[in-house]
Amino acid sequence: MKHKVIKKQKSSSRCIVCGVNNELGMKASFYELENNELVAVCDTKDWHQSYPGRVHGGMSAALLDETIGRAISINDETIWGVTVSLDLKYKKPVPTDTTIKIVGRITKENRKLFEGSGEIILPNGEVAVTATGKYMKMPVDKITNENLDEDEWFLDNEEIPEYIEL
Ligand SMILES: CCCCC/C=C\C/C=C\C/C=C\C/C=C\CCCC(=O)SCCNC(=O)CCNC(=O)[C@H](O)C(C)(C)COP(=O)(O)OP(=O)(O)OC[C@H]1O[C@@H](n2cnc3c(N)ncnc32)[C@H](O)[C@@H]1OP(=O)(O)O
Repeated sequence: MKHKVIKKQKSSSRCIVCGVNNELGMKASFYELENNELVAVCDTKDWHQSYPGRVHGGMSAALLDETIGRAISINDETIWGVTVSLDLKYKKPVPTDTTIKIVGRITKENRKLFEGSGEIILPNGEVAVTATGKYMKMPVDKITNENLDEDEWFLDNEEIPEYIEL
């Protein structure tokens, strides 16, 4: 099904998942959809492997963690979270050298915590990994000493797709 993209989220400089200057990272781009879900798109690389040809389960976990964690900011960019728990089910191998999509959504939220779910979708539409996560809301200046400035957190110049097929 085709989903309209409402907005692209900002990227970071050095994050292992979204850091545009992290040469070994996943370089994932995050798009907010009209249905309040967040989709990450990334190309898995040979150096993301565990067994040859297969993406490391920890990389899949990182992708799902960040996609669910970022979904909270769809409605409020000022909310940041740290992961308190993450539960994963690895159903099919995620191949290297492949474009994958990661979908995340918020399922529960209160003043202190939020919870969400997500999945990694392979090019043929199959769900490879599912996750649920719980996060504690925290002001960004309590998470890191870095400043939220243009060097660390910015919108890149990549073209934004009008629709994403899921
Ligand atoms: C400035 C530049 C930045 C630019 C950005 C750059 C890169 C970022 C890229 C993208 C960012 C965007 C979004 C990403 C979102 C997520 C992605 C990844 C996030 C991570 O990769 S992040 C790393 C892993 N993660 C941690 O590093 C957490 C380590 N951990 C701790 O830091 C503490 O553990 C903490 C603070 C969580 C709690 O510590 P604490 O001392 O405050 O906790 P305390 O025990 O006092 O609990 C207080 C109240 O929370 C309740 N509570 C606690 N835990 C609970 C649980 N599990 N379930 C249910 N309730 C729970 C208690 O029951 C109590 O409730 P009550 O007050 O009602 O009694």
